[in-house]
Amino acid sequence: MPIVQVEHVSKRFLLGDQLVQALEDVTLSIEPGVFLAIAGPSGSGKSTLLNIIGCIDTPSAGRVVIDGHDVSDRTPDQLADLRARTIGFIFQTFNLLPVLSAEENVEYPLLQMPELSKKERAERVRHYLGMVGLSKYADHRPNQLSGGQRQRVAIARALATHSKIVLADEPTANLDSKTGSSILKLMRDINRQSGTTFVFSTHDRKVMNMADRLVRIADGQITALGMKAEGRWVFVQDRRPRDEEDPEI
Ligand SMILES: Nc1ncnc2c1ncn2[C@@H]1O[C@H](COP(=O)(O)OP(=O)(O)OP(=O)(O)O)[C@@H](O)[C@H]1O
Repeated sequence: MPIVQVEHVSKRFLLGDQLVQALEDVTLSIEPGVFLAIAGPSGSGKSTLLNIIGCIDTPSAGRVVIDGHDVSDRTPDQLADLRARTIGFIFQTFNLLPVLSAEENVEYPLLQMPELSKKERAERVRHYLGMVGLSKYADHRPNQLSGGQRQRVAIARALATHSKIVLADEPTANLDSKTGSSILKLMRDINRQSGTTFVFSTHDRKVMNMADRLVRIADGQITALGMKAEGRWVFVQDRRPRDEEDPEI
């Protein structure tokens, strides 16, 4: 069963008296355990799609099923609960709380889980900070960490709740290309080891090439779905213009 099903989803925003069609009839199934990139130019609808999958925003039309739950008819409280237990978020601006240390940032979402004891929380924090290679930096606050280290804290925070899906909106956009590649590699290693589903947006070709599934989006519509087989991309539903540069990705 897919972990995410997006069925005929459209999203319209009213901007002043102008209607903006951010997504138009998007249908997509995401299988558990994939490492999937959503790629497209600025304004194509990547963030809107991630926000809808992450139940941060709701579609104007269509249906979204997350981990078997149809989220269309959920109350805001029910959505918040589903989000907290199923989905981890990573943002391009890291979104760490500046007054908290690295370990306190990772612990923060766990405070919403009353079933966890203080000891269990501490064990999880230690485990995930270790996984991202930051055990020695547990006491550092975000302004005492580099951009790459901050993003590692954000990855640990997204995983600590035992999320089934991690959604990352342009996770490498504020990092230099070497640090960005190492963050992507870390995410991919965790994906391989733990089977956590990763869905991330990017417009960087190097980053999209690290994925094993690719959703191409333009003007709010899916133009191609790619799957990597033996190191090469195989595309279905390919409606990209023939003259698009570098058509193999
Ligand atoms: N809250 C909003 N109100 C009005 N219009 C919006 C809103 N959010 C997004 N849009 C519009 O919807 C379209 C898609 O935006 P979206 O942020 O999803 O694109 P994107 O592919 O993530 O772009 P970028 O790569 O620049 O972040 C754009 O035209 C944008 O201006």
